[in-house]
Amino acid sequence: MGKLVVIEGLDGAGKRTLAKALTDALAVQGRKVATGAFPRYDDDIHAELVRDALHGRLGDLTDSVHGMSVLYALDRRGAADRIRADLLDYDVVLLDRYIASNAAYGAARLRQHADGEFVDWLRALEVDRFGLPIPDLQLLLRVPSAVAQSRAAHRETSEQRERDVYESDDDLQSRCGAVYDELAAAHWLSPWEVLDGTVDLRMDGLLDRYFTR
Ligand SMILES: Nc1ncnc2c1ncn2[C@@H]1O[C@H](COP(=O)(O)OP(=O)(O)O)[C@@H](O)[C@H]1O
Ligand SMILES: Cc1cn([C@H]2C[C@H](O)[C@@H](COP(=O)(O)OP(=O)(O)O)O2)c(=O)[nH]c1=O
Repeated sequence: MGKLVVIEGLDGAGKRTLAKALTDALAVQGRKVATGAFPRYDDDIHAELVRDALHGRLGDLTDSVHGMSVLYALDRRGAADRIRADLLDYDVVLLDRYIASNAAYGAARLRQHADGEFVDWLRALEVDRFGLPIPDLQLLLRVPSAVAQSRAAHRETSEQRERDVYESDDDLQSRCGAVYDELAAAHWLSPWEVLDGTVDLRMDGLLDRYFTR
């Protein structure tokens, strides 16, 4: 049975970059790795609607924190069988964002904390009701929100990738960073490891701790 490892963090924290580095390092060790990312914008109708909402094309739907969270959760629900099958076939299933993204962004939007009502509601929805697999390990790629924002802004120019309504809300990003810290400290759902995203990350220590031969 493979391990389900998820990468969490703010927009622009460097999750995609870390996922690639970790995948390469695991492959060098000879491990079979399946990768994925949420939202699955091009593969799932709920994720497609999320993108429309985040770019202001679905009217006041974006205003509803619970409505948006349900769309993100339905995208994951549609992927659950695939994740379970991949866990049988691969050593590691590595996902860029998972359930905790919904917890962190939703709680931050509602100005709640990790021990608040929203996070409990979300857990009941995604874990108890939708039956999504629980991660074996959640990696929080931690960077100050100002760093994440400047990386996201730089990417907006260099990759011509327009920031969405969450990405361009600096206050939301900074509250979200605080909720992520709380989720990690509480080992919400399962164990968390906090990685400092402002330094060059060394993969070998991480691999030794969690992926020993
Ligand atoms: N450790 C790092 N130091 C400096 N820049 C980085 C680092 N990691 C990623 N970046 C850059 O920051 C931007 C956002 O990284 P990305 O991996 O796409 O973030 P995310 O997936 O978390 O949104 C990209 O332009 C990337 O090249
Ligand atoms: C997966 C997920 C993302 N989000 C938020 C985080 C981001 O601000 C936004 C978009 O996800 P993101 O990973 O940033 O996609 P992309 O970089 O391709 O635009 O959605 C949630 O609120 N809940 C979730 O379950």
